[in-house]
This record gives sequence, structure tokens and C-alpha cells, in this order.
Amino acid sequence: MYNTIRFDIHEAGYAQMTLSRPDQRNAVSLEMVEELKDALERAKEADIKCLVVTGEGSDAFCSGGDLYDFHADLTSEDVFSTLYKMKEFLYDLARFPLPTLAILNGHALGGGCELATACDFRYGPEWASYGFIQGRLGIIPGWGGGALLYKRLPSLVAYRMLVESKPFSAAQCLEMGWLQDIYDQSFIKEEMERILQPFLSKSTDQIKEFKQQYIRYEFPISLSVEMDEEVRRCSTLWGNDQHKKAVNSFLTEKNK
Ligand SMILES: CC[C@@H](C(=O)O)C(=O)SCCNC(=O)CCNC(=O)[C@H](O)C(C)(C)COP(=O)(O)OP(=O)(O)OC[C@H]1O[C@@H](n2cnc3c(N)ncnc32)[C@H](O)[C@@H]1OP(=O)(O)O
Repeated sequence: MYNTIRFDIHEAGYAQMTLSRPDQRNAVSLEMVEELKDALERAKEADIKCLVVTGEGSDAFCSGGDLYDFHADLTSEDVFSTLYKMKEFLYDLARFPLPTLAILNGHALGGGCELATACDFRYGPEWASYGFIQGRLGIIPGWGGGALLYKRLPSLVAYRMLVESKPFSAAQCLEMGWLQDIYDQSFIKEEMERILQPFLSKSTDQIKEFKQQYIRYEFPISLSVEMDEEVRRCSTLWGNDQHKKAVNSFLTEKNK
């Protein structure tokens, strides 16, 4: 049914969205944004206790926005409307009525970290690295994921991750609180059971109450305004020379 993702409802009581462009390191294309939105609506209707977001392949969970679709030469108006679609998805994901878990199958970079941050909890393998690298590309996060990061982590820790703009190791991410746990990919079935057990062992009514309380406490509707502001500020930075050079050099290198 979808070209860029898979969506499954597991009998154990959870839904799973899998980014499925492993050859592009699961970069988020514009088609993927639409498919993610559609799948999220389906997950809202499903009889489940939690939602898992993961990626296909053994390299990357997500390499951020597809640099062909979100290229640097867009006008700031065009870029705003392009980035905004993913902001809407991340906001809806953050306020999803049930717990959401990012089971990272590999590296998360740029928008890949934003997507993971929109989930309530993150679990990653020891070997992978995780970084809000947008600062090295002359921009800031453009999907509202920076605003979400400030909600997930103590503000100075979030600020550090954003301003250093580098990939951090799994151990560092665990210490900073961005990862909730490191898991062993060679025992993925057992590890998934372990990670999901606290969620699946509760009644649906309980699990909804836990999440609703968290949303009331941490994610008021005003969060959307903060995320919009981030998209707007990122759009303003989009056309700068550093960003153009960074994106063009990535695309040129890959097309050699
Ligand atoms: C635009 C939104 C913005 C935001 O709001 O946050 C961002 O997300 S900015 C961040 C954009 N992301 C990046 O700059 C990361 C780019 N990718 C990488 O650094 C690397 O690919 C990797 C993730 C570290 C993986 O490295 P490796 O395993 O060595 O794979 P390759 O680099 O050889 O890539 C394989 C293949 O995938 C294509 N690819 C990778 N990332 C993207 C991307 N973001 N957009 C489009 N395509 C991507 C890459 O071009 C290769 O294709 P082929 O050469 O055709 O095999």
C-alpha cells in the first residue's frame, strides 16, 4: 500500500511504522511524509497499546530529510511549506494518544534525530551515532524537532546537542538522557519483547491515561507555535552559502 514505509499492526498489541528506503539510508522524501501522515491516522484508529517507529536496513534509522527533495535552492517561502508538512507530522506524533517508541536500527542524523525525538522513548544499538548535525550545514532543525528536544531533555543538554551539531555515541546519548536504553541487535526479538513489556502489560485504559497525563504536562497545544517558529527561522537560514555548499557538495559527491 505504501512505497516508502511499511505499516503493520502486531497481534501482541502494537503498531509499527518502518521507514523503508534503506538504499537512501531511510531519508525522508516528500512522498514519505504523506505516507507517514496516513499511517499515523491509521494507527490512531487501531486497537493497540503503543506505536513503534523504526527503519529498514542495517545502516541507518534515518539520514534526515531527502536532500534531493529538500534541496538548498528553494526560496524561503517554498522551503517553509515543504518543511512544515513534516512539522505537522512530528507534532501529531508527539501528541499521539498512546506511548511511542523509536527503535533505532542504526544512525540517526539531522531530521532523523528530530523524528526520533518526536517519539516518547528512544532505544538504539551501541555502534550507531546520533546527531542533530543541522548546525554543521548552516541551518537549524527545520521540522520543529529542536523545540521537541527542549521538552525531552534538560535545556542545557538540549542546547549542547544542538549547538555542538555532532554525532554522539550511544553511550553519550544514554548519559544525556536522549536514549532510554542501548539494545543488542543480535537478539532483536528478545530485545523488542523486553522493551515493549512495560507497555503491553498494562490495560489500554491505563496506558492512555499515562500518555494523556504526559501530554497535559509537557505538550500543550502552544508547543505547535514554538515548532512553527523553528520552521520559520530555519527557512530564513535555508538559502545561506554554507547550507548551499554543504548540500551541493553532498549531492555532487554522490552523483560522481
Ligand atoms: C532537510 C531537513 C533537515 C532538517 O530539518 O533537519 C535535515 O535533515 S538536514 C540533515 C540531512 N542529512 C544529512 O546531511 C545526512 C546525509 N547522509 C549521510 O551523512 C550518510 O549518508 C550517512 C547517513 C552517515 C550514511 O552513510 P553511508 O552508510 O556511508 O551511506 P552513503 O552516504 O553512501 O549513502 C548511501 C546512499 O543514500 C543516499 N543518502 C544518504 N543520505 C541521504 C539524504 N539525506 N538524502 C538523500 N539521499 C541520501 C546517498 O546519496 C547514497 O545514495 P547513492 O550514492 O545513490 O547510493
